[in-house]
Amino acid sequence: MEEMVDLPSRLAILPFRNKVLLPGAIVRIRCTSPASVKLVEKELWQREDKGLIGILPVKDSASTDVLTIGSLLSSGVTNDQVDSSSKGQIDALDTQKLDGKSPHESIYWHNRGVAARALHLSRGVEKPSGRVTYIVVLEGLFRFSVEELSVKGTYYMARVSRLDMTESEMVQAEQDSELIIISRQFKATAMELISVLEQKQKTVGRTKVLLETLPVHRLADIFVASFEISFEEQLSMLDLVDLKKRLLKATELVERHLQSIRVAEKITKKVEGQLSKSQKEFLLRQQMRAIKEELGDNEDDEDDLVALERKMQSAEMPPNIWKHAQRELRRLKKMQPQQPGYSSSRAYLELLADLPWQKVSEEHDLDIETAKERLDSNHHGLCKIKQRIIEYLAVRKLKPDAKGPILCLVGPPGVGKTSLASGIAAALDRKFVRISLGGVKDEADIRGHRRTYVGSMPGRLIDGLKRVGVCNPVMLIDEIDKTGSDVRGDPASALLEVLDPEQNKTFSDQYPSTANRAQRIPPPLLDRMEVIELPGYTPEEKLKIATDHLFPRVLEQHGLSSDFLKVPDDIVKLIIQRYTREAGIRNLERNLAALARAAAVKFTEQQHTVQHNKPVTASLLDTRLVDDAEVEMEEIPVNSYSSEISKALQSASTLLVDEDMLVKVLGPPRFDDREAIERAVTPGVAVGLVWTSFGGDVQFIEASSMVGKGDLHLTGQLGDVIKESAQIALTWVRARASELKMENIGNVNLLENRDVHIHFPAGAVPKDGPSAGVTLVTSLVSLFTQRTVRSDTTMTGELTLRGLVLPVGGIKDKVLAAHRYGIKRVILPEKNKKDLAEVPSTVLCSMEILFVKQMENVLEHAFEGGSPWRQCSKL
Ligand SMILES: Nc1ncnc2c1ncn2[C@@H]1O[C@H](COP(=O)(O)OP(=O)(O)OP(=O)(O)O)[C@@H](O)[C@H]1O
Repeated sequence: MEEMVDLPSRLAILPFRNKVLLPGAIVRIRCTSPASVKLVEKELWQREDKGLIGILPVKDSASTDVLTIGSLLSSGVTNDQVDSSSKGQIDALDTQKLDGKSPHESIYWHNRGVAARALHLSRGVEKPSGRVTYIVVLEGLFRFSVEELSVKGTYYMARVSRLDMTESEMVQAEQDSELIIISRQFKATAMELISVLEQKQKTVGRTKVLLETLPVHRLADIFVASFEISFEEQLSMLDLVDLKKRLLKATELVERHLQSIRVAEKITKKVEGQLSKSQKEFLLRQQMRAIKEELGDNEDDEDDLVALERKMQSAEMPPNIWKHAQRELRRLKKMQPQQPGYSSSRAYLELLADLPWQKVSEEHDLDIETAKERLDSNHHGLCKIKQRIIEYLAVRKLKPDAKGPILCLVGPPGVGKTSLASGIAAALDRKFVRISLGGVKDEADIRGHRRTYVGSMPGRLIDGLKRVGVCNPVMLIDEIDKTGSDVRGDPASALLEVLDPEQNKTFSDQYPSTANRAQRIPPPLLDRMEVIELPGYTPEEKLKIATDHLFPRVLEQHGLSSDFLKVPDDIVKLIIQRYTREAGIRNLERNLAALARAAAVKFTEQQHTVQHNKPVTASLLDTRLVDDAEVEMEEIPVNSYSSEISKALQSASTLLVDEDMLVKVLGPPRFDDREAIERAVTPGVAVGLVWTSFGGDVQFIEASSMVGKGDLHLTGQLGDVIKESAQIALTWVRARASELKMENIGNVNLLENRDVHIHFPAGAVPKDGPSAGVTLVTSLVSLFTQRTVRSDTTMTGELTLRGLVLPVGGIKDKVLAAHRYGIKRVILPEKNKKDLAEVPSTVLCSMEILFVKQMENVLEHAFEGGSPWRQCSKL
């Protein structure tokens, strides 16, 4: 305590550069310069009474209020809190002479200092130079002013006088009421600072104790010394001898420090709030990584990559792919998981590792006979395609490395294209994968996206290969005619590349594809494929397929057996005639499934009755049947019930489906043969045969006319070709009418003043193609002559302006469609005669086929009693 220590009149002076030691503060210094080492040695180390030394600030910038005693002599203190830049200056000072003239006019000594005592001293000898150094812990005691500065050997001595009051003077001064208020205010501010600091650091506890125990006159200095303030402020604190002023200044400084802490806190919070999500994520990940490192648990990512590498190795990629994959993996290893390209790069490598580069479906020795049997057992008819498959198998047997063909199965829905393709796979003992291209408009769906694209995915073909897990599957590219093209590229051209046998030979080798309409497939693509048409089935074929294939399958799916549910052939025929009018057999299968479901319900109810011996008041089946005229398409989960149902069936009698049950389950018949008769009763209606995406179909063409300017209006889903046909038909009718001098029939002027409206009902089905030409003319002639067309007659054929009837396609499908509608007479272009060879004789026998060359011949056959033209011209 300073009051115990008297201030000698002379003190050895240790200069502090740009730093102040305030009373009560403790500082640790390292002395290395000869002057300071000498001072410490003489004044502190060698003295037993542990004397005092004076700490005097020196300043290296001009400031009038602090420079009082002229120039210096030498200094030599390095302070561990003095920055290194000032060290060079101190060394320079060492070389100066104490002659009153300083070459460094900017160095000034302060005239007030603080007497200090050494709390701890340690001496060291530097090797190998042997230089002696001291580390001294000094405590500031009280202020003094310098009266005179002189040199003692290599260091300075000063004559000094005490400035601070003694302890007893202080106790007296503290009675002053103004001082009491000031010191209270200071303590309050200091306390506030402590509590703020307390939230940040736990070590403020000691300061708190000081605040409570130390006399107030010492607190001011100690507090100010404990936080960073400018040198100027330190000097002003040193200069304030008056206790009140000092306390006020200290209060101001503490207050300012408090404010600066608060502002800093506010800014930190604001900045934290502004950290973007990704920055936060980054920080959190860094922290997580650090934590994992601490736990020795940071090998997850690496483990993952090691696993990936192992997987890649076992994928047995071809050398060029392997090289590429290795390069990619090296790149991945250098990336951070949160880096943008990381996940896409990783997904790409995963895909490469997942692809079946070498895995194949094991092929057994090909036995043509067995393959034939397998094909026959799954599919009825379809001889052409089955024959083609057998041919392929035979070639393959002779030349195993023969290139696989690309077969394109074209036909209406439900004729068995997809199931046949899977049949090919079964016959070949290969795995089967189906890729549907319906609605694909983006080239990337075929080729795959660029890897750098966010959310990039492999193309559908590659994805299919990954799914199937072997590199030689039978791959079905379904609905190849349903791809479109837009700004995202042309999937067809990408497919072309894949399907070109020259380019794809290193790839999978079997590609059946399916389409409903070959016309919709771009010609270059079609050119690469071998098209096999699957026309619709005749009712006889349908019956056979239903009894041999569909019904047994349906029974099995519903847990039933043929002993319990029987559908006689007549009933199947009725289903075909009255409930389906399709080229394929999908609806037939659905209807059979509906019967099976109804039977299943009936039998479970019977069993219920038997078990509980309770009469079932309202049969579930009956309620269902009465309300439900429409066939329900939902699947009943059969597996869980199948055994129960089978047991029930054992005690039940066979359910024979009859017409009544048919109506109950499937509702009233949806189609009947009278449709054509009923619809063709008005003049202007003709029945034509057209081709739609559902195969051949019967179309009712309705024409009507009204006062106008001779314009043609067309409605129905019509393509450009059919629109042209309509225009040709109208032109031909008008031309012929004027030739026959029949411009005016009644009040109707055929050439002018009448607009004609032709409508193709069954609106939602898109129609195109020229085959409606002759039908359009027939409907127009019927309209203008007001004669009805024979309702038992239908026709097809393209028309020229001269009235020639040209052949059209899809004759088999069209004749079958007429047959489905129960139409007995069909007018066909003569040149289509040869196409009838494809139509089963059973169908042909039940129909009258009339061949024509000229439009007039059509009219002769289409109207009862011959062409109305003839009658008109006779008039
Ligand atoms: N000749 C046939 N013999 C046995 N079953 C057949 C025959 N033709 C079709 N089927 C059956 O008819 C159902 C429908 O066939 P599939 O799904 O193969 O038709 P698709 O021609 O591919 O139709 P889409 O063009 O709508 O894809 C299948 O259950 C199939 O087994």
